[in-house]
Amino acid sequence: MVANKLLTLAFVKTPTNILLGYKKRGFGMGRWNGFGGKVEVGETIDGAAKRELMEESGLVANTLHKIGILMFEFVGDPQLMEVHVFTTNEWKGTITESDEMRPEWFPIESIPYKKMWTDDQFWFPYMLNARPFYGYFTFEGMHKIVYHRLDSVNDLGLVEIPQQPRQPVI
Ligand SMILES: Nc1[nH]c(=O)nc2c1ncn2[C@H]1C[C@H](O)[C@@H](COP(=O)(O)OP(=O)(O)OP(=O)(O)O)O1
Repeated sequence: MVANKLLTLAFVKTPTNILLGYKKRGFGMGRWNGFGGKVEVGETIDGAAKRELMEESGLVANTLHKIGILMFEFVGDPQLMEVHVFTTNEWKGTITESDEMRPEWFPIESIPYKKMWTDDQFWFPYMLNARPFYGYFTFEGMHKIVYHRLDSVNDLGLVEIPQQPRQPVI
């Protein structure tokens, strides 16, 4: 059994707009997404979320609210991605493009779902409405979802996080 790959994903939003970043390189390149990355050894998940947000957008979150947990399985890969999703509506600093991300504000009515990860259109409504959620998505390749479940949860601390893919890896 392989340990999950632990990642963060943070969204800065106002009642009408959301800040997304265009991923210029690495995993998810060419897609709009929130800001995030790997949790480093010795870091808390919240600490990693704040650091990644700052590194990729230039913004410092006063507080981050955990709003969701997403699991991603890629058919044939024994390692699950465990992504902790946060939002903030209180931040300071100046939006700054980084090597990895080009930030841009989008009105909530025109989020560019066609240029984002395919799973986002499922769980964004929960995130945008501040409804805590847990999701599990199985991808075949980088676009096609072959299984998914998405639940509203009362307490994210009680979510049982799977440690291995649903599909046996042959
Ligand atoms: N299916 C998916 N839907 C989504 O919305 N975000 C996803 C996703 N799969 C991964 N992510 C997010 C989680 C995380 O914020 C980011 C990937 O992390 P990283 O930026 O660390 O990856 P990289 O391979 O670019 O790493 P570095 O080279 O270390 O920067 O993409």
